[in-house]
Amino acid sequence: MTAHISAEPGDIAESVLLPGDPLRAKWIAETFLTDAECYSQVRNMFGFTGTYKGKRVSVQGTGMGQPSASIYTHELLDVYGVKTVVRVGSAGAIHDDIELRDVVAGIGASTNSSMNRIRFNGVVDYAPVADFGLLRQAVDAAAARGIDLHVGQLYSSDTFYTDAPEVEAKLADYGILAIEMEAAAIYTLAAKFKARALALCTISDHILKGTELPAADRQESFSEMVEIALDAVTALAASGGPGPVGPGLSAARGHPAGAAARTASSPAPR
Ligand SMILES: O=P(O)(O)O[C@H]1O[C@H](CO)[C@@H](O)[C@H]1O
Ligand SMILES: O=c1cc[nH]c(=O)[nH]1
Repeated sequence: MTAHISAEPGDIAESVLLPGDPLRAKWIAETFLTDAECYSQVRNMFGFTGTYKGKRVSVQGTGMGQPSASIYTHELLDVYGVKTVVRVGSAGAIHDDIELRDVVAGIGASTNSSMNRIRFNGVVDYAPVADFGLLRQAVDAAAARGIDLHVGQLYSSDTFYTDAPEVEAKLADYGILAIEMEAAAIYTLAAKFKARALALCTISDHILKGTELPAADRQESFSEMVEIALDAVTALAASGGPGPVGPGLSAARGHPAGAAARTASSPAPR
């Protein structure tokens, strides 16, 4: 039991879906998981564990914004032994080729949050990125279902209502696909705890086109995204994961000898 999750050790699966909305967590558990049981209702931030295609999976609400999402992600990774997290969120599109209800996978997440500036003593602009192996499973899962998954950068903003639309316009010019509020923190914490993370978002608002879905749809209609997430985590588990290091990660992280050689004889390129 932690300050914010009332589960006992073992109640939570190694793979966890993370919607911001706790009622989306309930809908996912009731709609997609078999024998789902609620393990926590602290602050009404529901968490459930059940099975999907025979594999244990949990789903935990995170609330809105990086401080709230960081609390749940930290406790899951640090205390409950969670190895894989997939955010299943909503987002606002800032790209002309993306439509309402499309699904975006965040290969990375830029942010205006101060959380990583605080974490790295104000001297590093850390680049939070998705786990490559998990992203690859999501891309394959979407293709197998005939879903057009957009892969690109998200922007994790500390504001939902911005006073600086020109910043969002510039981010669009620099290739950001959509705006949400949690992915950067989740990616950073997964790196810290040697876990895998991916953020999938369904487009609920189109910021350029001025269109939006009703609130009820954000809570209970994002089936394609949830199915991609569940297929990805179960495929990863079946392929030998979840593990701390994804395929394609650097020699320095995957092979200690490589890291030592680089340190001893040739400084890392800057
Ligand atoms: O629908 P969720 O997952 O909460 O995600 C998005 O919706 C909330 C804002 O309405 C923020 O949390 C944002 O990231
Ligand atoms: O525009 C949007 C839609 C969902 N979530 C956000 O953070 N922004």
